[in-house]
Amino acid sequence: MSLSFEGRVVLVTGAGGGLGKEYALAFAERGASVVVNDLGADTKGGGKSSAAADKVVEEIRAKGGKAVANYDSVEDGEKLIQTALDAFGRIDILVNNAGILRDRSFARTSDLDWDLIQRVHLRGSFLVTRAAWNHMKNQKFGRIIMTTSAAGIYGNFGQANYSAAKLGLVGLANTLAVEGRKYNIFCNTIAPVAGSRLTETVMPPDLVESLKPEYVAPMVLWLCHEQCQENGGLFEVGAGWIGKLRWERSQGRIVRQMNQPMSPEAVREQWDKICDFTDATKPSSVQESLQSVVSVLSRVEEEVSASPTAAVAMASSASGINPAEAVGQKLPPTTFSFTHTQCILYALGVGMSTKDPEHLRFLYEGHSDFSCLPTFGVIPSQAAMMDGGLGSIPGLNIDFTQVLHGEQYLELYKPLPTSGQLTSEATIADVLDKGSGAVILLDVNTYSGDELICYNQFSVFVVGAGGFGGKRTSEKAKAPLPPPKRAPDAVAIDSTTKDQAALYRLSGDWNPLHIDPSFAAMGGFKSPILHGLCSFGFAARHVLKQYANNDPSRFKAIKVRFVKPVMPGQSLQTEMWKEGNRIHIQCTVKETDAVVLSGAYVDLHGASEASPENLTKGGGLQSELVFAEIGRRIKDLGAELVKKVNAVFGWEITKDGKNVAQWTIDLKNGSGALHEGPYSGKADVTITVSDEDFMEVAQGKLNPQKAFFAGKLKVRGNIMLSQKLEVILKDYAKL
Ligand SMILES: CCCCCCC[C@@H](O)CC(=O)SCCNC(=O)CCNC(=O)[C@H](O)C(C)(C)COP(=O)(O)OP(=O)(O)OC[C@H]1O[C@@H](n2cnc3c(N)ncnc32)[C@H](O)[C@@H]1OP(=O)(O)O
Repeated sequence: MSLSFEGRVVLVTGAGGGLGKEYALAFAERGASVVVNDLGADTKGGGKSSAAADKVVEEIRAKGGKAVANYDSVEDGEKLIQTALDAFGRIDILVNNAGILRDRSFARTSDLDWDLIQRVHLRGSFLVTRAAWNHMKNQKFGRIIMTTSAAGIYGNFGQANYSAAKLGLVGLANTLAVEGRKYNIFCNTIAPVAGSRLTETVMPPDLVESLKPEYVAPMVLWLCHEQCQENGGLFEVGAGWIGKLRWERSQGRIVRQMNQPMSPEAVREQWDKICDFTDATKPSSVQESLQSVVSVLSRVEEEVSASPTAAVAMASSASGINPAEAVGQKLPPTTFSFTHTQCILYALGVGMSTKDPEHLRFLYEGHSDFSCLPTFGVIPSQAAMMDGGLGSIPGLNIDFTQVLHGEQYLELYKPLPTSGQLTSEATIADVLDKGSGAVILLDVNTYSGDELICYNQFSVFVVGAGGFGGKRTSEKAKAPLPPPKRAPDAVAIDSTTKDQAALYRLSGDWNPLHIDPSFAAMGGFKSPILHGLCSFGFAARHVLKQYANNDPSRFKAIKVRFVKPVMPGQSLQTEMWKEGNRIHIQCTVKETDAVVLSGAYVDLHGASEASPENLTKGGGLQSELVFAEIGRRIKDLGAELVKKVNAVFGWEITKDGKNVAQWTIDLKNGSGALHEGPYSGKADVTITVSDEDFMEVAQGKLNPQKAFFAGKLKVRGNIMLSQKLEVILKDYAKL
């Protein structure tokens, strides 16, 4: 379908020749009624004649088109619009095209040169457009073209007056686009490159010849058609080519230093980064432009009193203060009050769901075993940084967009309460220079009253803040540990959701890096990334489920290194290796195969340390663990393994370092028993399995304990235990 302008009334200013004439003819040819405005002045604005406009009108009419002439100056905007209303009853499209030149080198530009150009181009376009505006608004349709120039966009020798006016038109158009949008008034700007009366002064004749106006007009017609939804665009157009322009902004740099006036030296320090267009953003509105700046500002402001991300600060070489001076500094203590709401919100944040009935104990405060996930222990502790005073550390300078969570260690001394008030005391344990970044180690002890509940070590990686000449390692750092060199013993997979970070942040880490696209872009990310502590929570609960039956009292400690960011919506795969009470873990993003958590491990409390209450509870918790473990070990040993098991299991139960009871498993009867008093002797049990069932167990298809209780593992008589298996089982019995 060709684009028709039937029924549309168009006003083209400066339509007596060149581009304006071309537009007028093209619109008329496609059915528009055209007001051909031309003052009949020369290129410098001198003289006045009706001849030019009349000739174009005649040409249009000769072809059967509708046109009237107008000879007023664009400074009489109302008169131009009135001509359209008188002749055709409305105004739909306005092409601000009229213009003159008064080229002078800047030093020689007179007041008149300046004023005349501003009046015709900028003020003229303003006046004509204003006169048309309410008509367009009332009819809920309008298309406006502003004509700028490469001279305005890029600057051009001898055209200071013209450049200023032309770029002024871009600004005018941008705001009209914003104000007009809801009335279906669209305003776009073109920078035509065409051979015309104006360009022939600055271009060689053969080039002028090849830049025909008919190569520009189709673009103007398209922008003015009702089908075109472009609004606020800026285009260069000429010689049959059209390109769109937009703003680009470097990621920029925060150069402000804490508790100090911003200094020109700090600007100098960051100059290369400020001007670096790698991963530049393209803001297209004031809102987009301000969004990231406001985020940054609020981060800086909040940091001074208490920043959400808090944390961290990088060594400021500009300040001249050695970051090592901050080591040992204590932050002001913080208090964290919470109820079951925070525990549940956190559990949801790390992906727990009622889809898994075993998660209910962490999601429902009315559950008989309602508990707090052990990794919730990071939450009261992070408040130490968020509400605390890292901002008060002298000589530290922050670029929040570069702050990443590097590593985390958490150790619980007690199962976490599900409500209460905890106090945290944080100390800057060390500041390390890793070359590509600075690492800040924060030790945080969290207390309930006088009782130490947990210890956290936050390791914060400030990208780009290294190279200050500090030490690289610290004996205070809790080291990550590599997993054993064998296939993992167990694997769990879980999907995070697109809103995982949006949910997790409600637990108190409000860092915009996890929600605000422009902030994330400033940090060098394509989109907001997941909180490190969220993936950490996922991995920890995988271990808790796999090896501790979701019993939070079995959790002792966790260490994790964050090696690559995770994007909300990606799936996390946790590989687990059991080495005694230590479960080594590694997490990869399933979609990309990238390792995201490395050197990680969870330490569990052994069965002997479990409380008698837990051991008796359910009559089979420990036996389930044992059976599951036997199954796994058998599987490891291979298919040719002896098929006979004569096992003895016994656990010491200690309290205050003393044996108080023993726990035995009777495999024969499939029951467990708690015996009061010190551990002594051993319980002999015998179990025999059928070949088929054994293979099922060996292949991991059958859970031995469930099979046993279901009567699938039959007792046949006494069978000798293979030596290798005995060692394993004894080893296990020591746990
Ligand atoms: C709640 C309060 C907490 C406050 C702060 C956190 C606020 C949160 O909102 C922020 C977040 O959650 S961010 C999300 C989670 N974190 C991440 O995604 C970071 C992922 N890691 C990386 O990108 C890189 O490892 C990266 C960029 C960290 C390092 O990569 P590279 O620069 O390429 O480093 P590389 O060349 O591999 O190694 C150089 C030296 O640095 C050590 N190192 C590497 N990764 C580390 C890490 N993650 N943590 C600590 N040290 C790390 C290396 O070992 C090496 O040192 P050395 O040679 O001495 O061994």
